[in-house]
Amino acid sequence: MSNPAASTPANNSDDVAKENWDSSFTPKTDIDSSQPVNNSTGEAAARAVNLYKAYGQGDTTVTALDHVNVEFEKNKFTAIMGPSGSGKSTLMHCMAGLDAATGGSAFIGDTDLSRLKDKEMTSLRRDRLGFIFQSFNLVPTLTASENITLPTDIAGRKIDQSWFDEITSRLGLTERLKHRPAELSGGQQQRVACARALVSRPEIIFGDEPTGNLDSNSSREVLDILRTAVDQDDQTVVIVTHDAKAASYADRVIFLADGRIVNQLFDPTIEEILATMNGIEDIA
Ligand SMILES: Nc1ncnc2c1ncn2[C@@H]1O[C@H](COP(=O)(O)OP(=O)(O)OP(=O)(O)O)[C@@H](O)[C@H]1O
Repeated sequence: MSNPAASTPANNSDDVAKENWDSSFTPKTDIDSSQPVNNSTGEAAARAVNLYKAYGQGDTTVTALDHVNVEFEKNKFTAIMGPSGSGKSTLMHCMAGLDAATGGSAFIGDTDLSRLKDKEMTSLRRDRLGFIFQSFNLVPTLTASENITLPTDIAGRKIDQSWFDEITSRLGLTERLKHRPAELSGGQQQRVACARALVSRPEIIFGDEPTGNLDSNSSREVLDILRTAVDQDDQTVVIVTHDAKAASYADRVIFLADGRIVNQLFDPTIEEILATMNGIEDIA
C-alpha cells in the first residue's frame, strides 16, 4: 500500500519541522520530555503541559506519564506509538478528559481540563470531542442510525441531516442504518462508531486503537475515513496505535517510552516508523 500521508502536501511550517526531525533519519531517543516538543507552528487543538500521571501509592507507584509536554496541531492527524505500558492510553485518556492527571494540565483548545467540574467535563466531552474505541462501544439495542445520533440526541441538539446523509453515505452505511450492531460486521460497526464521532463535527476526534479489532481491509477503510476527515473536513484526529501501517496515515507520529516522549516523525513511512519502534524497544 502506498503511504497516503506521504502524498499530503506539506506546508512551510511542516517543512521546517520535518528538517528538524528527519533530515537524516536516525531514531532519536533523547528528547527531554520536560521541554515543549517542537510541533511546527500550527495552532494546537489540544496540548499537554507537564502532564504527570501516577497510579498507586508508595512503593507500588507506577509513573504512567512523566511530565509530558506536547501539542496536537489543529487539522492534523497525529498517531501515538510506543511499547506496551509506555503510557499511550493514559496520555490519550488524560487529554480526552476520560481520566484525571495527577499533575500538570491537559488543554482542549484554551480549556484547562483540570479546572473543570464533573458536569463541565461531561459537557466538554459531549460537545467538543469525538471518540472511537477498539471495542466500538455501540449500544446493542439501538440501530446504527440511533447509535450515530445518540450523543447529539443526549445533548438535545438537532442533527444536521445533510451532513448525516453525507457521512453515512461516505462510510457506506446508507443501507445499514436500520441494523443493530449484532447484525453488522466488525468493520461496519467501527464505521458506525466513526460516523458517530464525525456527525457532530467535534473539535478533535480521539481513537484508542481504532483498528485494533479489524482486518486489513476494514482497517484501511477506517483510516481512510479519518484521513479524509482531516483533509476534507478540517478535523483534528489523534489515535493510539500499535500498527505501523495505521500510523503511516498520520501527519505526525509521537513515540512514548516509560511515560516520556522520546521521538517523533513527520509524514513518516512505514519503514521509518518500524525502525524507530525497533530503536526504542532495543533501548527499553
Ligand atoms: N488503572 C491502573 N492502575 C495501575 N496502573 C495502571 C493503570 N492503568 C495503567 N497503568 C500502568 O500505567 C502504565 C501505562 O499504561 P498505559 O495503559 O497507558 O500504557 P500503553 O502504552 O497504552 O500500553 P498498551 O500498549 O499495553 O495498551 C503501565 O505501566 C500500566 O501498567
